[in-house]
Parts: sequence; C-alpha cells; structure tokens
Amino acid sequence: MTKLVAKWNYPTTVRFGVGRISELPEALLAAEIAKPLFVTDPGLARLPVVADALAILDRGGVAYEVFSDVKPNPVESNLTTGIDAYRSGGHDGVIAFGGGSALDLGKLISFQAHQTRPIWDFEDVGDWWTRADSDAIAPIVAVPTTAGTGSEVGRAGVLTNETTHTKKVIFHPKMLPSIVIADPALTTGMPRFITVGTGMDALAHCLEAYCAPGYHPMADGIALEGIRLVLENLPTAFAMGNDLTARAHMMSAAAMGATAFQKGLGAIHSLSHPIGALYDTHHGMTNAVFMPYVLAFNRPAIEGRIERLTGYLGIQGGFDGFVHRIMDLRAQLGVPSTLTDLLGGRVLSDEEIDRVAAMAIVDPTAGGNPLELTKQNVRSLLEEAIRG
Ligand SMILES: NC(=O)c1ccc[n+]([C@@H]2O[C@H](COP(=O)([O-])OP(=O)(O)OC[C@H]3O[C@@H](n4cnc5c(N)ncnc54)[C@H](O)[C@@H]3O)[C@@H](O)[C@H]2O)c1
Ligand SMILES: [Fe+2]
Repeated sequence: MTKLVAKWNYPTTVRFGVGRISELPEALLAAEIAKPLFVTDPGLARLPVVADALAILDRGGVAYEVFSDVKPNPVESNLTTGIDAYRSGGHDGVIAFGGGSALDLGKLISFQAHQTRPIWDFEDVGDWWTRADSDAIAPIVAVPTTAGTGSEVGRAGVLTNETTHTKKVIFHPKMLPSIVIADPALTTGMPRFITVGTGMDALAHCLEAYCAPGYHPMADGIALEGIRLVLENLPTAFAMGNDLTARAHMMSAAAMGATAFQKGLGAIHSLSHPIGALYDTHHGMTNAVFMPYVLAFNRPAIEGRIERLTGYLGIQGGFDGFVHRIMDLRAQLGVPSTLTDLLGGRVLSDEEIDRVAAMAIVDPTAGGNPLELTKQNVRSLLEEAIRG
C-alpha cells in the first residue's frame, strides 16, 4: 500500500481573466518591483501582444527595459546575457513574458543574478537547490502567452546545456513567481502548431502527474480535471483560435498541470527532454508524439488508474478506449504519429537510440514513471515510437 506521507506545495497568486493584462503596473507595485527587466523572446517582441503590454507599462509610468535574447529551448548564453542586462540596467525584478522559454529564462535570471555557483549546480536532483549561497531572488511577475508549460506557477526552469547537449531542469523553491497575470486573450495569436504543442504539454503534465506513484490526492484531483479541460477545449482552441472560452480553459489546464506535476512526471518527459536537447524539437509536440507509446508501455502499472479516469470522463472501453481517444485527438490536431515523422523523416540510428535511452534514464523525471526505466526497456519504447 502507498505510504500516506507527502509534502505539498501549492501555487501562487494568479490574476486570471480576459483583459487583466491591464493590471500589470499594479501587479509590479504589489510585487515591489520599481524597475523591471521585461524578458521575452524575439518572435514575440515583434508582435502586438508585446507592444500592447509595453504600452500599458508606459501609461503606468513604469521604467522598464526589454531583453529578448531568448531562444526557444533557451541555452546558457541566453542566461548569461540576461544576467548582464539585469545587472547593468540596475533592475530590481523581472517580468517574465511569453511561453515556457521566456518564462523559464526570466525566472532563471531572477535566481542566478544572486548566485555565484554555476547554474548546473541547481539541477532538480535531490536537494541540490540547498546549495544556493544566497536566499535572495529578484521578484518575478509572470505573464504566460502560451497555455502549456505552466511555468508561471512552477518553481523550475528548463535550460539546455550546449556543452553536453542535455536539457536540464533547474529548481529552486524561490523561483516561483510572486504574481501571475493569466490573460487568455494573450494566447489567441499563437500559431496552430504552438497551440497544439503547448496544449499537449499541459495534457502530458496532468496525465503523468495522475499516473505517477505516490500519495497526492490533491494533485490527482487537479490532474483529473485538467485532463478533462484539455480533451474538451483543445480541439476548439485549435479550430477557432479566437474562442476565448476555450483559450481560458486551456490556460487553466496549463496552470493545473504544473501544479499537479509536483507529484512527479514520467517517461513522456524523460524521452522528450533528450529529443528536444539533441534535435531542437518543440517540447510539447514531442510529448504528444510519445504519449500513446508511453501509455502502452506503462499499462501494467496504470491500467486501474486509467479506468478510474475513463469513468470520470465518460469514455467507453477502459484503458484501450482512453488510448484511442488520445490517438484520435492527436490525429485531429495534426500531431505526427511517430518520432520519425516528428524529425521530418529522419530515422534515428542505433547509436542515437542508445544515446537518447542513456539520457532518458537519468533525466530527473524518470523517477516519477510508474514502471522503472532501464536502458533496455527505454530502447524498445523508442523503437516503437520510431516505427509506429
Ligand atoms: N518550467 C517548466 O516547468 C516547464 C514545463 C514544460 C516545459 N518547459 C519548457 O518550456 C519551453 C517551451 O515553452 P512553450 O511550449 O510555451 O514554447 P516557447 O516559449 O518556446 O514558444 C514557442 C514559440 O511560440 C511563440 N509564441 C509564444 N506565445 C505566442 C503568442 N501568444 N502568439 C504568437 N506566438 C507565440 C514564441 O515566440 C516561440 O517562437 C521548453 O524549453 C520546455 O522545456 C518548462
Ligand atoms: Fe512539459
């Protein structure tokens, strides 16, 4: 029987609703930020969604600077230049504005600006975060413009180490933004590919958290409802990007996924991290490709749980019925059905499969998978995902 012992952390203040981006100056006051560094990515920096937010800051008399040297799947050099911009501009806090990439980088700048050790010393392994030599962190106001990673309510940031070609999850409890403005209208401009990828990331967070072993009934409840919100709203957000109700539910599901995954993630993410680091694929889209293969792989350990889930969702056919539902959703949203399709027809070589498997089993998310991951079984899982 599962031991009924747990440590629970819950998210932060979220100002949720269409139009609430207008509260940005007020949120900065509440977070005690007078001179923010506005961290976003170069694609977004060219779009009205950023221009509108900056106009709100101008009208509010806020002295800010924009930093947009953030690549999707951010890398250490983005962090280094971000810290330089933060220090040389005399900033006292960060507005992290964008998808997971800009949110994570903004959070990492706030944290690392006060540290002396290399960022890699704070990987999400055991209690490595206690190595921090200062408890100080610049306050963060987070404004998501995608609905997927949930980074706005999380205490981690993902950064790619270009030397080792690995994607690392960096963790410190103080990296939790103090205020979030979750305005669904900011997500209507997402290209379809990003709507799908980010939405499937939210689904992967809820599903992996729900399936992770351990006692966490709060996370389970949040994950269950998050799964329902994605299944019922992602097709509408995809087909009718301006539907603010669907966008709002997706934004909630994203925050719910990241709240739930404090319980743990699993093999979808353990595989997606090395693939993203080595081949620069979109994180959520990569998760979407792996999802049915990982469900089938974990079946012996999760069948009962998934049957409970199908009861809640009103899906017929038990475990198989749920996997079919996921396959149908993927097809409807144009998700590639194999890893080979995701990589544009490139079939991974035996050495590459070996490398990805070796990286997956040491990924910090591997411990949350309901079945133990070994190099052998991950290799077979990868081969399935390559062939389909
Ligand atoms: N911190 C966490 O807990 C966590 C969880 C999951 C994933 N991640 C990380 O987050 C990153 C992925 O984030 P993401 O999926 O949100 O994508 P992203 O931030 O990389 O953005 C992808 C693209 O979408 C564009 N974009 C974003 N919002 C837009 C909008 N409203 N309109 C038009 N274009 C828009 C961006 O300019 C960018 O080109 C990865 O690095 C992943 O590893 C972090
Ligand atoms: Fe994710």
